[in-house]
Amino acid sequence: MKILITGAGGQVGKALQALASAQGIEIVAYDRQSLDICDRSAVQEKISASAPHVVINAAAYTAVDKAEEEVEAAFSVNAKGAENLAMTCAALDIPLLHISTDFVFDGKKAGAYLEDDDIAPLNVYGRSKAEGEARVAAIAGKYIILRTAWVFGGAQNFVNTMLRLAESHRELTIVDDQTGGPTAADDIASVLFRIARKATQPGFNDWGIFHFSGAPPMTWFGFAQMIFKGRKTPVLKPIPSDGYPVPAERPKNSVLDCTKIKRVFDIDQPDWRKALSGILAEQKV
Ligand SMILES: NC(=O)C1=CN([C@@H]2O[C@H](COP(=O)(O)OP(=O)(O)OC[C@H]3O[C@@H](n4cnc5c(N)ncnc54)[C@H](OP(=O)(O)O)[C@@H]3O)[C@@H](O)[C@H]2O)C=CC1
Ligand SMILES: Cc1cn([C@H]2C[C@H](O)[C@@H](COP(=O)(O)OP(=O)(O)O[C@H]3O[C@@H](C)C(=O)[C@@H](O)[C@H]3O)O2)c(=O)[nH]c1=O
Repeated sequence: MKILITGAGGQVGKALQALASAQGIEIVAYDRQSLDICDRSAVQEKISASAPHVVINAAAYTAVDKAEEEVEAAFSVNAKGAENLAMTCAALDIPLLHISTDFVFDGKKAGAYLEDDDIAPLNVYGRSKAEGEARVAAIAGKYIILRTAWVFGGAQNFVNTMLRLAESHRELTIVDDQTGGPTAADDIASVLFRIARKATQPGFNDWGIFHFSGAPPMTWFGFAQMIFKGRKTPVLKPIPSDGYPVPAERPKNSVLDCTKIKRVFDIDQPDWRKALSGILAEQKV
């Protein structure tokens, strides 16, 4: 099986490349410099030339706060870029695995979010991802939209931010009223390859949206406590969201119900704390 990957320079993109090499999967990986997904003719050219069995879109505009000002840039990548991939994949009859986010929800639901719950994004990033989902669903034909959350395991994420801030702060204040499922990029990569294998089997017809995130649900404060477990500093202080003013509002409830992906693909929710300890051990923290 040959898989074409976009956004290869990002957290999930890098994890996909590492896992492909470990599992002996043939990939053609493009980072932003080698394939800008906003360039429709480049997308057509690269996908046609390599004729992959599956395309995985790991490219995205992910700067949540910056997106409030850079609306056009966010929509250009997350909506138009996704549309470009969907159009080419549809024309060539190639399944498209597209990644989306918990931030398409407003977080006001009492329980975990199901795939067909109404979306109502609170910020520009969430709206641009929601638009990307809509275009993929309308155009791609054979598509999987994998909604995930709170990704860590690459260069830029909450874990690295916390470790960096701990170098210069004895105390950190962390929001304790937003709950979600932290998810390791390696676990997302593994799930995407499992889906790719099943989706290319004859007769597969379970296209659609799937939720996948780590367990157990946790607040950002709880996540920070796990990052610094066993350390005396920094001292962590729980605060409400309005105690940490940022340009983009985040959903209070980001918990994704992951029973559909278990039922259809037999994929379990991984314990994110396991991946976190592995990452911290590697960094000798
Ligand atoms: N990070 C998170 O917490 C979460 C992420 N997701 C989703 O998961 C997916 C992967 O995210 P993640 O790996 O964390 O994100 P990253 O920001 O780590 O990676 C995204 C990559 O896409 C690249 N990119 C940006 N614009 C383009 C473009 N026009 N053409 C091609 N590549 C481009 C970026 O390049 P450059 O760095 O040069 O801009 C970057 O390398 C995304 O769809 C994201 O929305 C979902 C839930 C949570
Ligand atoms: C750095 C910092 C953040 N926070 C809060 C702000 C925010 O509510 C929360 C997380 O902040 P971050 O900016 O690291 O993460 P954020 O950009 O909100 O992460 C999101 O990224 C996008 C791409 C997604 O799709 C989401 O699933 C989610 O992972 O922690 C604190 O309370 N104290 C701090 O010192």
